[in-house]
Amino acid sequence: MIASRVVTVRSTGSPASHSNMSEQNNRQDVFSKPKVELHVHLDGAIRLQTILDVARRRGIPLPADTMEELRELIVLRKPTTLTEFLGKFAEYMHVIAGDRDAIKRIAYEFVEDKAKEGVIYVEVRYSPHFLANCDVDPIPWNQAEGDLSPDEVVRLVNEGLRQGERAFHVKVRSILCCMRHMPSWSAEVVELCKKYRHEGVVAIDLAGDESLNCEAYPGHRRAYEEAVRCGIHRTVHAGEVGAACVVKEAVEVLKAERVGHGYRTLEDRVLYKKLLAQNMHFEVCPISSKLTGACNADFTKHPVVTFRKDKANYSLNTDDPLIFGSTLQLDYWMAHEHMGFTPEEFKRLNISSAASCFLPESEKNELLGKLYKAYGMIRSTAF
Ligand SMILES: O=c1[nH]cnc2c1ncn2[C@@H]1O[C@H](CO)[C@@H](O)[C@H]1O
Repeated sequence: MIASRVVTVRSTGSPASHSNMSEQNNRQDVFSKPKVELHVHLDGAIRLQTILDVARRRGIPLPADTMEELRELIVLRKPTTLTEFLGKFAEYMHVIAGDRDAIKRIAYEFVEDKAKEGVIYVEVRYSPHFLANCDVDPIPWNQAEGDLSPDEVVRLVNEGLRQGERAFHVKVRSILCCMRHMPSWSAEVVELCKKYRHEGVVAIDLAGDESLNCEAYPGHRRAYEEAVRCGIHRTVHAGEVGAACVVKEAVEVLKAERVGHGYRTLEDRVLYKKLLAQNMHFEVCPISSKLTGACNADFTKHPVVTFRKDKANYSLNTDDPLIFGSTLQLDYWMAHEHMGFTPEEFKRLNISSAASCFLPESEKNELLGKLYKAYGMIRSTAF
């Protein structure tokens, strides 16, 4: 059941990070209807308590003993840079990576958290290599070599998500990430997408620091070519902090069907017009874009305001709620409070999100039908 009453929005992270205290007390769930989320990182959506529990169980020392101390360490309070933001993962990934129970647990808990946010369909992404401790070079997060491969990571996440789906009645699919700085992993990422396409993996992504290099390495390009060849769906982080040329490459070379963030597309009017005409989907993450320094901290100047004006195809997403101390309701609240988003626009963008999701057509239609019904809208059908 989706709660239909107005409830106060509680952020999991720093209470003062996004606005002043009076705003905080007035935050409400501005759109308590079923939602679709297309851009959220599993490893950026872990519960603080889970990191503490797993660290204790595994005897891994952390510089924090309590939730408050850990929050202090992990949650961003002020806008920073994408590079610095990405450094936050190093505070806790060594706790979860390489541990079978922890990986299943974060996947399961993720679904529960989404259910509480009123999400009925979510596509969650992660790098299988970042959670492994064998058959991965280099072994990430200074872990000792173990026996958990990227392939088994995908199976464990699939299991946790499936159990979560059954327990919390949320439909969940996953996207496997290539990492910008690790082109040597990408061939295996696309192979894993192919191998697990019937077990919930729907697409490939390219994440990481696009400010380091503008052009995708050949390893990524080959992986995306293989994805196209095999009918694996494609999204790419582009134009978040990288220039419009990164978006152009994502769409024209990597054949991305959706763009992760894509804010800087607006700097190339020709490209923007072309993408509008193609109905390209932009996976917008408002709070993220402020705290990574991708966008002006003044939300009234946010690119999504232009996207809305132009009736572009976009979604609203959390990206990494652990690190941003946020929830999906908080992103909606920001859009409502600081950018004037109305319930009608929220309905419209969720319908665009569902129409741009990576489910097969019949399941996509079923999802759209659920939204139309929940929003009290009549679905127009082609004659
Ligand atoms: O906003 C983002 N931009 C680019 N990369 C990101 C962002 N959020 C997370 N990741 C990267 O994606 C990896 C797999 O989930 C994360 O470990 C992080 O390095």
